[in-house]
Amino acid sequence: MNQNLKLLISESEIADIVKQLAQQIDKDYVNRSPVVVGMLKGSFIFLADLIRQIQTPIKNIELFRLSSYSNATVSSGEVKMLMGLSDGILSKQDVILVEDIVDTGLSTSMALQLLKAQNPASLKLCALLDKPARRRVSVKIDYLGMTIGDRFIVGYGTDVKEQYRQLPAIYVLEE
Ligand SMILES: O=P(O)(O)OC[C@H]1O[C@H](OP(=O)(O)OP(=O)(O)O)[C@H](O)[C@@H]1O
Ligand code: HPA
Ligand SMILES: [Mg+2]
Repeated sequence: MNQNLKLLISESEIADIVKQLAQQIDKDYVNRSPVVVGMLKGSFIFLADLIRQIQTPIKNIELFRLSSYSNATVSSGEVKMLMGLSDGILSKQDVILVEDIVDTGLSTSMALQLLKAQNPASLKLCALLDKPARRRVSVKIDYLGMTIGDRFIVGYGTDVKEQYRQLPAIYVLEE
């Protein structure tokens, strides 16, 4: 397959967005110490950068993994749990879920449901990217980096067939 990558969001633009998101979070979590939950694999680079910009003391960082895009650029519609969270770890905590991208919304809404079941004191969503064109279930994004058009993107943690996660910027995949 001949795949071309076209730059969409540069490294420095990403850094600015991440800083702004961290500032918003700092403003909202004065005197609170949130638990940050990252959705693997896609959010791992964003999560690592975001937590290093957040000044508010973070109480805990948890990771879990769902998957719906096994090998495709279109959601399978079926979200699988590949790695869960320990029972009760979010109970009574101020939780921030960190996502790389909200596309159909299926992964994020399932993730939010799973986190809510642990009875957190509060639950917010921070997403680097929002692709509203393909939304199938509505998702409220409390901290949003950027809205993008109906294009499949890769880089900065996001992949196609597990490739390109290592790219430091975000690219549109043109086939
Ligand atoms: O809104 P949706 O249509 O559900 O798509 C968004 C989700 O899809 C991707 O994960 P993926 O299932 O590809 O797993 P990955 O993070 O391991 O790449 C991405 O990282 C989001 O978690
Ligand atoms: O545009 C995308 N790129 C990579 N992974 C994704 N998962 C949902 N949408 C995307
Ligand atoms: Mg993926």
